[in-house]
Amino acid sequence: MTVPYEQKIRSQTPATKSRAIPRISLHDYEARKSIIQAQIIEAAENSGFFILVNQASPSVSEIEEVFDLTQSFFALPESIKAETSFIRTENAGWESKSQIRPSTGLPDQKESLSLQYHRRHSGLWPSHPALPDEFHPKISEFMVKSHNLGMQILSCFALALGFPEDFFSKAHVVNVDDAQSTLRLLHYHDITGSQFPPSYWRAGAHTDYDCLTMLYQRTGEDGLEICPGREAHTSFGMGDQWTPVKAKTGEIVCNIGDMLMAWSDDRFKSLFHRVRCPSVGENQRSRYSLAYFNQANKNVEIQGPLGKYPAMTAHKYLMDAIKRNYGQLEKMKATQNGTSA
Ligand SMILES: O=C(O)CCC(=O)C(=O)O
Ligand SMILES: [Fe+2]
Repeated sequence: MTVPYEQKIRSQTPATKSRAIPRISLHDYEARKSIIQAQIIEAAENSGFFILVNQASPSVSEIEEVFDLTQSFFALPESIKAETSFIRTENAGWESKSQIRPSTGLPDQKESLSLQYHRRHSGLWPSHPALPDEFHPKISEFMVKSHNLGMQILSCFALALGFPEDFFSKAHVVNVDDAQSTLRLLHYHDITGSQFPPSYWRAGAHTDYDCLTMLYQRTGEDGLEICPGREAHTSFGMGDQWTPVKAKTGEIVCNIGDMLMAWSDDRFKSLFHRVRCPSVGENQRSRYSLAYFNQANKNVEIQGPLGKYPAMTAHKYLMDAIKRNYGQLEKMKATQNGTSA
């Protein structure tokens, strides 16, 4: 059942439903390419979320290394982290408990650092001497490996849509000025002993604005939940039952973002997802995750093969998506105050 967004926000039902999330092994990719491609396309059409396992790159030890570096960044004093504070117009830098989701109207209980590959030598990346020497080279290398894998996945979608195989690679060039792909390092604070009211989330329900998100998690640090039931990339309809996704080190949880949903004329589904605050009695220690957002370059034109939506640049797409989402927040606040927006 699809429930209007405004009602959904109010009820914040804790109901969960176990659903099978497709698990796709990338083992022996070249020899098994056509099988893997078919599995990925089917997962994007029917599920929106899927889990990649057995990828050659990035390896489990490379992922673990990046988690260690992530922990060392977030362990720095706030005054040092604030030297590269978040700049909204650039989608770059560090923020703490400041991202307010339209679905909750409350700040996410997390801190994050957003980085773009082409800015690795700029002041938008932290460079304090207290950071490990490997921070820059290892994180940059990890971004390249995530990007390359992302392009492999996007090539399956290109073929399914009738575009050339390298169509999305040409749209996602990460070492030029108008690149938008972003790695977000995430730290959900240790909340041991605290019981948050049900309206508080580590990350409130949202969809991603990019083409393809690749999420790395660590075993034992659960909390991600997904919700099927969205028919159009512009809608706020979501189902009413959430499915937890178990975290496992080395696996990559992939989800379609709104940009690819639009680019595929709504064929590939971008779903709402959220991260819950664990209750007393559960693991309430810190949770870390790494989200790599494959997002087309600003000047790329987006239009699906069926032309369901007018063509627009990836930059305008993003600006419109932000306006739509935050307009939703204003509408919700006005409804709560008994006025109409
Ligand atoms: O940390 C997670 O599990 C999810 C993060 C997420 O959905 C996001 O940053 O968009
Ligand atoms: Fe997300």
